[in-house]
Amino acid sequence: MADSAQAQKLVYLVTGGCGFLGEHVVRMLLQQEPRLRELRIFDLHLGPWLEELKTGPVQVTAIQGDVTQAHEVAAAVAGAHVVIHTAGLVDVFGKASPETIHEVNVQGTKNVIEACVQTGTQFLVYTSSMEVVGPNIKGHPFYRGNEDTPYEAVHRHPYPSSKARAEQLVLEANGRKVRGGLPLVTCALRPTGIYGEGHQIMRDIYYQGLRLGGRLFRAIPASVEHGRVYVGNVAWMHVLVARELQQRPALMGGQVYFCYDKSPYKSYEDFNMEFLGPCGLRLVGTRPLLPYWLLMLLAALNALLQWLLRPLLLYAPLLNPYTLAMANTTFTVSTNKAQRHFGYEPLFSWEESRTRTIRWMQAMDSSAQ
Ligand SMILES: NC(=O)C1=CN([C@@H]2O[C@H](COP(=O)(O)OP(=O)(O)OC[C@H]3O[C@@H](n4cnc5c(N)ncnc54)[C@H](O)[C@@H]3O)[C@@H](O)[C@H]2O)C=CC1
Ligand SMILES: C[C@H](CCCC(C)(C)O)[C@H]1CC[C@H]2[C@@H]3[C@H](O)CC4=CC(=O)CC[C@]4(C)[C@H]3CC[C@]12C
Repeated sequence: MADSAQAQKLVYLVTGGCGFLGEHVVRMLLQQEPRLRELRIFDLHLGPWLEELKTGPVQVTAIQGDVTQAHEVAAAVAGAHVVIHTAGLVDVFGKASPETIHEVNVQGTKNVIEACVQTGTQFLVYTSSMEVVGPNIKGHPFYRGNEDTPYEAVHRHPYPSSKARAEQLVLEANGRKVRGGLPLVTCALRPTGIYGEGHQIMRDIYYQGLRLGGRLFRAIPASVEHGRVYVGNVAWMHVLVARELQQRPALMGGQVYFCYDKSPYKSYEDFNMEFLGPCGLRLVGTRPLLPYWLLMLLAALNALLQWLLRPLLLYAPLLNPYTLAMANTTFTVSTNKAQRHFGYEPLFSWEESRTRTIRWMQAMDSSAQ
């Protein structure tokens, strides 16, 4: 609990606060951070749900803005004690150009760092990604690794490259003097594949299954493990890290933490079936129905079609060479670093995470009918 001197004194800023993860971080802060006085939510697109938050005891300030615009970021950061930077362009489907991805993820992060330095904000939490580590372009497995596991991180795709560069900038900024002379304290959280209420890709896969008559066809061997973590636990980690960074700057400053919980180790498709199954979908096949070389060919064909059609329309299917490689390479984490450094324990059990996600999908299903 808050000590009385600090009760309701703090101003937090969440960039990307209207995104899938950002909304959960915002709601979690309002529930779990008693020292909050003002919560600023900065996003390119503000959600209508923000209105309902404005009636509570914490001042909620919605700021429509663009992280690529340094002056907009600086204005939002000025006077904040803590910045949680979740805004990012999450695109592995070729919807945005590599330049735009770089601009938002790298330049946007530079702008956030500079704004902290110029305005005197001392604590910065960055939402990084497992993708800054891997899977790498060689398809090496990362089997239940931790933050210190050696791994050859080599990226070519714009999204992981941009996240890796942005993470590096955030960590290098740790210790810089901010306005007023105090040191900036930064750290980065690396979620694996996030799931839960509001997950757009899960929604897309669900509707794809409905279009296929309630069936999905196994494409990836069940033995390939893909790390997943519940959005509520990722949000909780952000809240805890932001709080504890202020108490233990020497230990936590400049550190990276994988986001983890008790979600089971499974293949991407088998894991999704934990939610899609109770919504009436079936995964056909105990082994992949198509040989891998044929899937690769289809993925390459999709990439070619995307390129050919680009002047006319945006063709961005789920299957492309990059997403196939991601889904087909084992990448799972097993670590307790967050528990050791700042006492993190998942707030939601696997059963609760699963139930909440299923409930959300079923509500989505009935509202679609
Ligand atoms: N979804 C996942 O599985 C994972 C996501 N992440 C990271 O978590 C963060 C949040 O991701 P999601 O919530 O999944 O994505 P999202 O797309 O739902 O949320 C991103 C938010 O950032 C905002 N945004 C984008 N460009 C902006 C700009 N130029 N200025 C201001 N706001 C902007 C968007 O409007 C959106 O509300 C990202 O940094 C992403 O890299 C990390 C690991 C896994
Ligand atoms: C869309 C992919 C599944 C396609 C299945 C196929 C090939 C049979 O059609 C998803 C597989 C792995 C996902 C990524 C992974 O969970 C890690 C991520 C981390 C992030 O920071 C952002 C999201 C993502 C890249 C995630 C995106 C979807 C997959 C590629």
